[in-house]
Amino acid sequence: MKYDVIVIGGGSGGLTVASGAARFGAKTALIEKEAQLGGDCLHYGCVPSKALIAASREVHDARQAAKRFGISVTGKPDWKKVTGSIQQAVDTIQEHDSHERFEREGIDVYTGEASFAGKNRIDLKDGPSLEGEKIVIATGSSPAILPIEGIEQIRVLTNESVFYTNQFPERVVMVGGGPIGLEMAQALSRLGSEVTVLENSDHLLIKEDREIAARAVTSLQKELRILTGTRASKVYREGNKTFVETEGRHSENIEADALFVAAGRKPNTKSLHVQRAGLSLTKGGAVKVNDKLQTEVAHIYAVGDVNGRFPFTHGAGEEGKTVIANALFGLRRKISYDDMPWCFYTDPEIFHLGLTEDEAAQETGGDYDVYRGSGADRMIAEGDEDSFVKVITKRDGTILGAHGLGRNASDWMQTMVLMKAKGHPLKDLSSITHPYPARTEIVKQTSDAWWTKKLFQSPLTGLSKKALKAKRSFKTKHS
Ligand SMILES: Cc1cc2nc3c(=O)[nH]c(=O)nc-3n(C[C@H](O)[C@H](O)[C@H](O)COP(=O)(O)OP(=O)(O)OC[C@H]3O[C@@H](n4cnc5c(N)ncnc54)[C@H](O)[C@@H]3O)c2cc1C
Ligand SMILES: NC(=O)c1ccc[n+]([C@@H]2O[C@H](COP(=O)([O-])OP(=O)(O)OC[C@H]3O[C@@H](n4cnc5c(N)ncnc54)[C@H](O)[C@@H]3O)[C@@H](O)[C@H]2O)c1
Repeated sequence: MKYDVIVIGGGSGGLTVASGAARFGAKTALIEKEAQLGGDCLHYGCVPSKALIAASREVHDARQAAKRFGISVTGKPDWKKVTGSIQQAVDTIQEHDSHERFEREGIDVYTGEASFAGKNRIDLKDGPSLEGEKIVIATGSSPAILPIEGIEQIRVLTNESVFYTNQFPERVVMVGGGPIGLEMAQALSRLGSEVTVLENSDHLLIKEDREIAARAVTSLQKELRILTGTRASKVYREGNKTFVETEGRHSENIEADALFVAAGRKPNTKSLHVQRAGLSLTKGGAVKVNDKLQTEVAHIYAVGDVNGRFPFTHGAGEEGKTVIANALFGLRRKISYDDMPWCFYTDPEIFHLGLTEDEAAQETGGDYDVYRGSGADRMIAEGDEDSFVKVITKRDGTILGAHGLGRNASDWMQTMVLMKAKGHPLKDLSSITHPYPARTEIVKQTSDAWWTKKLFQSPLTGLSKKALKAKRSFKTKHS
């Protein structure tokens, strides 16, 4: 069969490309090795993790509320019910990502593992061979499993198994303090697991603004035991007990019944045989692409986790749109991640957009301003007092970066994406009415800080102060 476009991988990136290409009239094939479409995000990533986080937050809130209001809450949550709520969320969204939906859009959907047989030819394992004028690789990534001595002696969990396991892990050593590690460690801990997080680096959240990271870590440490500068070196058994030995800053023997590996990702390129199409991979195994998301072979593109650039679902989606423009219409559109936020769904949530203060300092040579917001009335009323906003601007108020911390920060910080992407200076937000006491008030407060700073620096303010002082002393003398 001959196609205008062949898409390999039916996850966030691949589905965007396939759907867009078919809607623009391209004869499109979509190949997915699993029985169901949706990829990591739907089955092993965003959706099940957010459902688990939601369940754990409800349990946590119930306990906190009980403590505050003098009610007693006892017992452990029923893990079967928790995984049931995860499955329900996945199943509901699966309907939207069904084979039928994409077939209705005119796409030929194939189930099977794809590999390159040449620059324009894709073979399906135990299936047909397809020819494509344009080929898009969207095969995602998988958890990197570490060579820890004795690892076979312990139950190993990853994002691929945790949401579907029948047995609740009572004592977990989490290897990796990245977004997966922290989101999952907090959720499991809130559901009653005893969790220790091991992080190889000396600091957590190293890509975040330092001030935000420090505040987030302080909050998370209230609930979690986190050992930085520490790795798992060995797993061993003593009688019927299993221990994880650690090395680095903390040498400990931690009794555990599961080792959760969240130590980074490896792009899914092993079975693709990309060399048969003349492509090479980066050291980390990602498919090399340029800013137009083209590989070394101009008609082959790569989007999503497999190119190792911006490993988020919305990143894969935006890359997919860029590829549709370039592959179908011959445009030379370059992808830019400057206005793409990311969020980590710990409690408090972390929102990240654009430059951190350190990056801004380097980029501007120190010629920047910082505005902060905290203590909005609604957050105080709801006991969410960790909430914090930090905006970094050029001297004229152009937004370079915006960072937020707090419950639901992924929602109430979104205005900043519009402001930055459309080039509005921070002060513009101040002239828009925010309903009191919506949580977005904290963002408005931050923009009000721009005016406060300008007013205090203004020569008019100085003159006004002097004039009022003179008036007051004149009145005192003559009264
Ligand atoms: C626990 C966890 C939580 C996450 N939470 C978030 C979040 O909250 N927000 C966010 O933005 N991102 C989140 N992510 C990241 C997000 O899931 C990924 O960035 C996103 O899924 C990448 O999309 P993709 O299309 O590149 O790959 P995928 O969605 O993984 O799709 C790739 C598809 O290709 C298929 N495939 C692989 N090889 C072949 C082959 N040879 N032939 C045929 N098919 C093949 C796979 O089966 C898979 O279905 C999370 C990830 C994890 C692991
Ligand atoms: N909310 C979200 O958007 C969200 C949530 C989860 C995951 N994700 C995506 O998934 C990707 C992968 O997440 P991740 O957390 O697996 O990877 P990551 O690479 O971001 O973090 C892995 C962490 O493990 C540490 N580590 C590596 N080897 C170690 C070892 N031997 N011992 C102890 N620590 C070790 C690393 O220093 C790092 O901090 C992220 O980049 C992100 O894009 C997104």
